Amino acid sequence: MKDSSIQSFIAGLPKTELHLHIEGTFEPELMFKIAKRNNLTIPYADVDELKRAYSFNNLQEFLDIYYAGASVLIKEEDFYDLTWAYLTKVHEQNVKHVEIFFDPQTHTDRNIPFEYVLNGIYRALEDGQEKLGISFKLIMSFLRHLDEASAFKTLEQALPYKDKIVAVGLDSSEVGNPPSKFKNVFQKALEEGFLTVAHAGEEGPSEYIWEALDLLKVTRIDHGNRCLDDPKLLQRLAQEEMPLTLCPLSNLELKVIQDLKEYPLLTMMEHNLLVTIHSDDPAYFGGYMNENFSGIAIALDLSKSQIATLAKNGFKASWLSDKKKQEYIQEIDLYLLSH
Ligand SMILES: Nc1ncnc2[nH]cnc12
Ligand SMILES: [Zn+2]
Repeated sequence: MKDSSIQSFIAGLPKTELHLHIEGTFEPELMFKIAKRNNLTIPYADVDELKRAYSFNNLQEFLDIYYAGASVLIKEEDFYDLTWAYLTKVHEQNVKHVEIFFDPQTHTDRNIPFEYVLNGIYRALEDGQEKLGISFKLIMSFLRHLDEASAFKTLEQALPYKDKIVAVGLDSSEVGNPPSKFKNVFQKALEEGFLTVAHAGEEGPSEYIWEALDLLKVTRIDHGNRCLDDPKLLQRLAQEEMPLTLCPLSNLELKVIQDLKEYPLLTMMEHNLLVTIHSDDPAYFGGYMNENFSGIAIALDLSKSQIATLAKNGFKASWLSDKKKQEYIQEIDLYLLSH
């Protein structure tokens, strides 16, 4: 199939984003604008110079720049503007539903009130639902390079907002910070009624995926690439229909893989894994949902039916109601028949 026809097929396909760090959507132009209005300087002369710094050899090199970029977010309106910019962008890409991460400790550790972060993001999500028709769920991530005591403090801050935050997640530097380090705070979050997800097997070993399943009781694994090292784990993930929220351009930019052509997506699909496609940190990795879908579809020469399956998997793996899931799955089936 011609690249242009794959791209236009993907553009019109209803999609859902389940692995997206809102601080990872911070485009350089907006970063300079917000830094200026907060009288803060960015240690780069201009947008182009900043973009040139976006070349990474591993996750940590990215995280260092990602946290530095987030440090210009100060006021509630900054978090609103960041989120609204993301929603308008993905509205153009036919994204119907988003379940996104935010990293409160990145901001509260800079003495930004938790409420500024939450209210700014949430107000934009509500506006996105009302004005753009994009439904949403919000996930609060614990930073795994910090200790569990800090995660407990963050969970405490979230308790009054259970109506706004549906789940907790685990992100940041993976190797050396196994899920087991956070089993108590996840246990408490589960008791408080939160769902749980976790980054596991991005750079960390497949043991981290086992721990996320058994100790954090996750309903999804974020990334999960290293599951392929462990046949027993593959079997379990398939049996349990445990979603893996894959991010091809992220894995490419962070050198988890060297070329999209070697992305093990087809192997995962052959093992009947419930794999989904997402953008992780699109401002840093060069693409949103459509670019992730078309990048992997072109590299692996996927058929329209395989692309449609990936989009349907996203809705299946979401926390939408069964009725809404079915509606989107039928919409995709009809779209496939007519394109
Ligand atoms: N890909 C990623 N892995 C871990 N932590 C992150 N925070 C933002 N993006 C991340
Ligand atoms: Zn991520």
